[in-house]
Amino acid sequence: MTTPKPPSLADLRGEIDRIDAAMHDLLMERGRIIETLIEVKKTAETGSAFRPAREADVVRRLVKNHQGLLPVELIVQIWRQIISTFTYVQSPHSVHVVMGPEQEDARGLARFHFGFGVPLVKHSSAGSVVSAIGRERGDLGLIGLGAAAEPWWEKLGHEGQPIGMATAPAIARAASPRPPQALVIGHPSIDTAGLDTRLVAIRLPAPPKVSVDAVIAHAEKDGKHYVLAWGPREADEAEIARDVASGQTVEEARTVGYTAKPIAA
Ligand SMILES: C=C(O[C@@H]1C=C(C(=O)O)C=C[C@H]1O)C(=O)O
Repeated sequence: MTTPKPPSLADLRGEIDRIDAAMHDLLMERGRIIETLIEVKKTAETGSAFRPAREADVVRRLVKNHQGLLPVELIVQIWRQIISTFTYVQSPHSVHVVMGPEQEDARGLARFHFGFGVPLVKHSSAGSVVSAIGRERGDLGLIGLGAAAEPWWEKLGHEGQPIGMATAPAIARAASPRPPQALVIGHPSIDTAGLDTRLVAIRLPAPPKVSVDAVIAHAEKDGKHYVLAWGPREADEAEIARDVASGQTVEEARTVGYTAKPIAA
């Protein structure tokens, strides 16, 4: 009996070529579906093709099925690139980002989340990004979370103003969910049905308990304390604020958007 000969390098490269061609064919086929979807979806009515709940579902399913030596972050990165570019071709738009010496990671995060097919517009403050999205209803904004110089999220959710609709990165690899690094904001006419998490702007007379998982951004201004918090969509604002306030009176708690819970791999 002869032992089977191991495949040659040329054989293996032939297999890789076959797979690459099949992947390319499938991407082109996805593109043809999008061409038909443009007509069905009537994007022109809202001015944006961005559907954050659908995007989160697509990525969550891929992460769930992923196996093998390829890091799952790469799968997320590839699909974020594909999805963002297919969103862009349906309805061209820009992503407004705060970029300065203190936000050196902002460009990398924006490219990880939106890919390279979407133009970035640089801003020097979060307030300026919020104003830009209020004017340009098809555009999206990306603003860093955590300790903030100003409570920019207080501007969200008012008549005609943007709301939160996603967080970035889409995947947080950690044992417990880490706070997301940035919030994606968009025009309130964009469909946010199906997003499972509520974003709440909270105003307090004294410092909040910032260590709780519900706090994703916080700032102090003129002696008042401001928090951007998140919790289950089915919970009301007061319930989400209660965790953060740790016993003090909540002066205001207002819903300023929704998001999908980041995927924890
Ligand atoms: C294709 C769609 O449009 C956009 C692109 C998506 C994609 O490429 O999978 C998903 C959601 C939308 O942001 C859609 O609405 O299904």
